[in-house]
Amino acid sequence: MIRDARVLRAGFVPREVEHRDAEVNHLSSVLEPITNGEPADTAIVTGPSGTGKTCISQFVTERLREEVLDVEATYVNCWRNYTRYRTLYQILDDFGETIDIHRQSTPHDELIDRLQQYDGPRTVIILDEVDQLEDPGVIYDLHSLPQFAVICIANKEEDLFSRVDDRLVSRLRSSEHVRMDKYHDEQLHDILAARVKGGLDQDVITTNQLDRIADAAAGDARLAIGILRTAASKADRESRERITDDILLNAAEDARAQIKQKNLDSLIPHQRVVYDVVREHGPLGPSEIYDHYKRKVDDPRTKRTIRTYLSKMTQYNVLEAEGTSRDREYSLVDSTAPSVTQ
Ligand SMILES: Nc1ncnc2c1ncn2[C@@H]1O[C@H](COP(=O)(O)OP(=O)(O)OP(=O)(O)O)[C@@H](O)[C@H]1O
Repeated sequence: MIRDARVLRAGFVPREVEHRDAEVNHLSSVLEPITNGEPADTAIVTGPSGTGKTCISQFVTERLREEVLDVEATYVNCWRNYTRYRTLYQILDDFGETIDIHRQSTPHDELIDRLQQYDGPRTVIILDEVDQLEDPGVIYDLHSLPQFAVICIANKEEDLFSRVDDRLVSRLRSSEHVRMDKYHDEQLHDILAARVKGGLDQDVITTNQLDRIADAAAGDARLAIGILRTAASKADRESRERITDDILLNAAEDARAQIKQKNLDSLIPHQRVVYDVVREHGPLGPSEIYDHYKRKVDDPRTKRTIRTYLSKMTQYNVLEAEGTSRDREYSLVDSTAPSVTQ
């Protein structure tokens, strides 16, 4: 059943990407100057979850590294490394420049100095989930260092811009912006078909079944691949020769639950408090959520930050938002979302 399990993993970067030629070309052209040893513009890549932001950014930087000897790439997930310090540390660590840095006592300026003095190859720095940074000033730090090209990945431009100061907003507004929309069903079908070809035995799934997975995934390639993975591994465990419709029926729900659990596990402590407030008292509007949240923590973040957390958690299907932007209420997601139809 499964020939190459890597191909079905969420973080897999394929040798060819489907239906993103314009975005690949756009991003490549933004980074192009770095191949001639010149500074490149910062690129901002935005779009809903599962639209290929990370995959396309990694694909483009990999291709660049194949073409040019003196270019490297480094990747930081800013959700996991959500402080300015952690992000800078992570980059330096990838460069092998952290041996004598003491996380507790080395000042932040020292990390910037190190990056400034870094004389390795020109490097593309991918800052994924950049809207999760507590202090987005790190974008400014990197923006001003010409030996690095920066790709900032976020779900929504507004969430990123609402939290940075005017100086950075004006810089970022003049940056190149690559937008990714949700995939159409036919596009998801092609993404799935490529994974099937690379990872599964022949004839284990029909074209019609792939169409139904694409339909249930509603434009989200992460979910589509997750459903395929869940179904294939169940069929494999049960030693079936094919993925049956019965297996597919539960696969969407299982894949969604797995992704949701992973997103829940990724919440940083303050987001977790916000989530718990909604779990205990929801549905609630942002102001009520903020009041509850403030009572629960010693060092509350600003109301604006909490709004971006709510937006993020909604994008990642941990919370559900209903109502207009003026009158919005948040609750936990309803787990009875669409499944793969028979
Ligand atoms: N155009 C594409 N061609 C092939 N595979 C793709 C394409 N777009 C996305 N994928 C695959 O779909 C999955 C999700 O993509 P990716 O992680 O890049 O989405 P994202 O927009 O960064 O999502 P999130 O905001 O949730 O991090 C990955 O396994 C990726 O390899």
